[in-house]
Amino acid sequence: MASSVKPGSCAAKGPSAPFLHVAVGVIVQQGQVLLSHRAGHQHQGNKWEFPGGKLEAGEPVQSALSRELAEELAIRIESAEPFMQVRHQYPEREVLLDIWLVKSFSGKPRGMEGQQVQWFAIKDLDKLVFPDANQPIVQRLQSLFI
Ligand SMILES: Nc1nc2c([nH]c(=O)n2[C@@H]2O[C@H](COP(=O)(O)OP(=O)(O)OP(=O)(O)O)[C@@H](O)[C@H]2O)c(=O)[nH]1
Ligand SMILES: [Mg+2]
Repeated sequence: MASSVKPGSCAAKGPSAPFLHVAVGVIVQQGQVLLSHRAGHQHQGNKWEFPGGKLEAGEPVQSALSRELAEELAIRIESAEPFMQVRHQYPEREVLLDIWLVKSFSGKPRGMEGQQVQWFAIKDLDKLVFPDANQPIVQRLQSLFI
């Protein structure tokens, strides 16, 4: 069967290798970035992540970004711009991280799903444990903001 996977769809590459398009928010303020801690039972659990989540079928990426940050952090994005995309193959799934720089937002971020949420200095990010896919994001942030 021909496999054509469009970003934004949740089409499966095969029964054991789902493809996920994920909207991710990099929220930077005064040399710091806001991270959430992934729960142990989640994929890539017990690691720090940039808040975000999977696109729903047919959902534009910016809508997904706004929805996920509202659901996870109770904030409302006022301005965001595309930052980078990272495609990464985990053994059990493939992800396309669609990463946006969130330049302004309203509300005070808090962990709406019980997760720990914390600001970290960008210069210290390489000391934290992230999902493997996040390495290029950390490198780019450190090259731009330190
Ligand atoms: N949010 C987020 N997901 C990431 C990052 N890096 C990374 O590999 N992922 C992967 O992207 C996938 C989807 O993210 P997610 O678990 O946040 O999705 P979601 O909010 O819709 O979660 P849900 O399934 O509990 O509703 C996961 O496989 C996760 O491991 C990251 O920095 N932030
Ligand atoms: Mg999420």
